[in-house]
Amino acid sequence: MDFDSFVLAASTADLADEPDAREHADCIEFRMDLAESPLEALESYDGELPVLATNRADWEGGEATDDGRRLDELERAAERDAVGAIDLELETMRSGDGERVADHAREHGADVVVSSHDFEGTPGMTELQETLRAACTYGDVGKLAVTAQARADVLDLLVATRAATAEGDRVATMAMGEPGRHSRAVAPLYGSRIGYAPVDPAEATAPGQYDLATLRELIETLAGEGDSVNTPER
Ligand SMILES: O=C1C[C@@](O)(C(=O)O)C[C@@H](O)[C@@H]1O
Repeated sequence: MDFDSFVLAASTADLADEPDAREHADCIEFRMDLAESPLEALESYDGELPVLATNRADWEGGEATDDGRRLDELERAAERDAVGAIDLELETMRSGDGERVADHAREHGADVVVSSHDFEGTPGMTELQETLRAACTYGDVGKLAVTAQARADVLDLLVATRAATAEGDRVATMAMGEPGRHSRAVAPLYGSRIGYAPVDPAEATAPGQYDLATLRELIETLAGEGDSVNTPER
């Protein structure tokens, strides 16, 4: 998947949503942990959008309870041509369990997004930067989702996003929760490479998400005509 410029991912547990996502999304984030038979669904997938496969562990906000099984499933998923990238948690990489999955994915031409989530709050600047840096050492993109308790929590996240991007790291950032909602539209202007939005707002995969069409429009409006959202130096 090409993460050199911004990628808008339509998050879903149902790949049958793809035709509805096509107009606004660049890829489908398939939340395998929320799906009934994820590997079968991938096998019969014939959509146009590439898939970013996520099989989120219950200890990181997802619903997959068996770590061995979910990583095996991710490995199988990465073998499919339609899968352009997989998501692995920073903790999974740090524990050593994720390495074989990441290697296998890359052998099959899939990129690796290494992600970290804070469901309680927004860490201070040093920790934000350290987490992003660590995620980028393992992943083609280092992703950090924090929770904003107040709107101003987003400020540090934006600074960290811009700093990482200026250093040449590819990062994706967002602040979950209502006070952090605007980060989803603004962070791409400071270098964030991936945005997540549900096709159907009733099926949000994280607190504070905009629906897909709204997020696309907000980002394009803010970036302005002829501008790329990934030119944070502007
Ligand atoms: O990690 C992320 C980011 C996310 O949590 C968000 O806040 O948009 C949504 C998840 O589906 C995705 O896997």
